Amino acid sequence: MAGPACLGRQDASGFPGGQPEVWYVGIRKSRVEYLLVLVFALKQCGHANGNSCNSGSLARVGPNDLVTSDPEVMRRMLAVRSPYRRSEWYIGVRFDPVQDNIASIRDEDRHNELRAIMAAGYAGKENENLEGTIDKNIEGLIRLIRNKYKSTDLETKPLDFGRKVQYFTLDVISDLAYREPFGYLEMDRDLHGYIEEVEKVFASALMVTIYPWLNWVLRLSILKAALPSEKDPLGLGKILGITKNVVGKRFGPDKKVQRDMLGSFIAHGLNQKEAESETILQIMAGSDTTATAIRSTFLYLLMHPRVVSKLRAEISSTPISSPISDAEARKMPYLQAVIKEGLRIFPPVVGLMSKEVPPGGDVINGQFVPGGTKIGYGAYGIFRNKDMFGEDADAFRPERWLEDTPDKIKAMESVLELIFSYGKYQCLGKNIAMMELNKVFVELLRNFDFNIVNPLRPIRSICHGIFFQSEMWLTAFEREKS
Ligand code: HEM
Repeated sequence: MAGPACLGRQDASGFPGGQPEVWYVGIRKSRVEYLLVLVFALKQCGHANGNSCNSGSLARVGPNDLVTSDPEVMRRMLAVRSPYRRSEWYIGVRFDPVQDNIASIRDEDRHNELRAIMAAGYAGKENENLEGTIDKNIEGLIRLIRNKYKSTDLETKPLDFGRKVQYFTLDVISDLAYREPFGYLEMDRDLHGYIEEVEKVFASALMVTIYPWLNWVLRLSILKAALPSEKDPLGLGKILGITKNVVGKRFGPDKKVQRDMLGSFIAHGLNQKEAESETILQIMAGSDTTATAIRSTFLYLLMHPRVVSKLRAEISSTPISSPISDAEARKMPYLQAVIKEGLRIFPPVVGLMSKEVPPGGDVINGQFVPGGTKIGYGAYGIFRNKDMFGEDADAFRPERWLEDTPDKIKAMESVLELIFSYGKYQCLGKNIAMMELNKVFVELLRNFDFNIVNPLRPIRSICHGIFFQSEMWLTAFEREKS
């Protein structure tokens, strides 16, 4: 393994570049405790069928848990016809302990059906003006920075870029989902206390991914009061309430029919309860992930003025619209290289997402792995692999995507694909996320010059499998449009 898998939390305050402090199963461990956990894990390995715990790309991290840094093993597990299944890890991905969603469901047939039902909505085929919706919210982000946080030579007005970007992704996804943007950018605050609460919810969800039996504890009626409820005035419960209300209007005798993602899901057969669950999932899956990709890539950009200069040169030498169109962005090679490098160096989703070896077992790199073993995703090992990405794989260098032979670049791209998973589990929101990324850096950089307020601690970044990032304080200075 070329790097640590995110088993629990990492406090990446030393980000980027620093070695993250590792948390195990959601409980913070001191370095001594962590060593004990490692010794225990290694001891367990020694007991396993007398075999070593390390078989090339496989590392054993728990009695029944492996992690892989091998893209081929990942593809084999995720392929459309693969006999591997989602493991119990996915029970922790339920937002309601008794209701599955597409990202948590372990019944393969139903999962396939749900993908077929929702594919058109996610692809934007039945969504009026998908690109225009993203443009409108990009304009909202630029307007917020310009009207409220523009610094000058006489006065600086720092903005927490970490939060503003999340307001942007939350507004985009709610606007696409049911044509009612939450309005975070306009109000410029965590309107429902949602962002703060989701961070806590994910910390607990991570515990359930490791100890699935906790799901049964959460089902106990005595604990129900502690779970988010649509009657809550704030937090995730408030978003549940808003979503239930919107979904409710789409069912019943006076139902409202609309050409948005929710409309598409319903037209293809989701019932009311499923539509509620999938819409909440869509908001959670589509906001933090894309916000992390934007924040991390932008931070790497700001720390690499050489790259910003080259990107700006490409922006000013290319005839582009305002905001830039998705089609125009796709034709800008350096921009595309920056986006790929940003995703590679800081993968936005690093949870184990373990899959289960089929009952007969499997042979991986010559090693027999018994049926029922869980194999997780070792994101850092995959994307920082020096054989694949070069000796400087730990560095942010977009040129690596432009300078190699076409075959080598193709091979790197096929590894990078795993950022959005692959095959039967591939992210359904990939094209939406990529459209946001294609636009946002160009629009930020053509409008403003940014500075990092505290270069010694540029961001607060907490990992619960996905990242929660804030306190990315920047100053923004107006620049002449290119
Ligand atoms: C850079 C941004 C994003 C990244 C890196 C990302 C990554 C992923 C990954 C790795 C998975 C697979 C999980 C698994 O194997 O179980 C996934 C699934 C999913 N993502 Fe994304 N995602 C992003 C943005 C989005 C957006 C914007 C949306 C919604 C509009 C979205 C909706 C989904 C859904 C619905 C699934 C479940 C697919 C299934 O189970 O079949 N994602 N995503």
